[in-house]
Amino acid sequence: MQRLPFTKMHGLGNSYIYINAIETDMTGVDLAELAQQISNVNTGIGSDGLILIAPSEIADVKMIMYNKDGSEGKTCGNGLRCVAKYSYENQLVTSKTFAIETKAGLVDAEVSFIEDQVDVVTINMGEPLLNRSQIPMLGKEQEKIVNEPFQIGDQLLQLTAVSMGNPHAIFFVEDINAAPLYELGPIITNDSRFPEGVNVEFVEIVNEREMNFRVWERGSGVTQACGTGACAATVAAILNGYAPKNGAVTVHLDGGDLEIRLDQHNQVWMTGAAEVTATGTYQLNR
Ligand SMILES: N[C@@H](CCC[C@H](N)C(=O)O)C(=O)O
Repeated sequence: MQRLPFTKMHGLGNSYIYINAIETDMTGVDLAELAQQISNVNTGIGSDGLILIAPSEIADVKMIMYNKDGSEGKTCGNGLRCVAKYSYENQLVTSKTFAIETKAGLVDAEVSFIEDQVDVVTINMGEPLLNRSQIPMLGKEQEKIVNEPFQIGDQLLQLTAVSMGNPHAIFFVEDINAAPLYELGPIITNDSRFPEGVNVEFVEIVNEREMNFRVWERGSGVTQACGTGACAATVAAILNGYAPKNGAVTVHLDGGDLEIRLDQHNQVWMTGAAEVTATGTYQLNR
């Protein structure tokens, strides 16, 4: 029976089980299966998925992430902030700024402190991808998807799609509390127009610097927060003229706030909290 040391962490309530795969031998472990087991709140630990902090040949550390259903995600904003905090506090890195490899590419992280504890983490999430083929979404490859009619059953919505290394379908609504999250989230996430599935976000504009946000995540369902989703929603708001191109926007998620900024080099910056919930050992059932 293998015992896996773990740390449970969350970014605004979006929780993952983190395994330090630099120090723990994960050879032969079926990660998709482990993600499903460990995420189960009754028979596992309970989380939105699994994240490994692994050695990298091109960055300081590598993040490998799996959703609750065992599907692999290419990146994860809340996960990146937690990986950064864990890496710094466990001396996997020694500098306050360092690079993290993801399946969607490299990102730069910076940790900030209150006394000697990491308080918030800022990540340069890179450039948003807007062409249909980059989302990916079926249709004319080079076209952007901005406020495009999107029929789903008998409802006609207006879609803006953005990839932050993973796909996001953003729908602006008048009232976030009336958004059809549970009704349409599970349908749109598997819609065949998105060949790799999609994360589904409903967004209410409060003013040009603030928005309310709820998400149905691909592979995990409703979560308290989605970092890449908050970045994608900010870009979508700029594309639709709801937010200015410069300066920071505060995104209010169910689990708390993120500050998102698009800079003049078209890079999206995300700043927010990362917290440790528990540490322990997980008994691997194989
Ligand atoms: N919670 C995330 C995104 C996790 C991956 C996503 N469900 C996908 O499959 O693309 C975040 O904070 O960005």
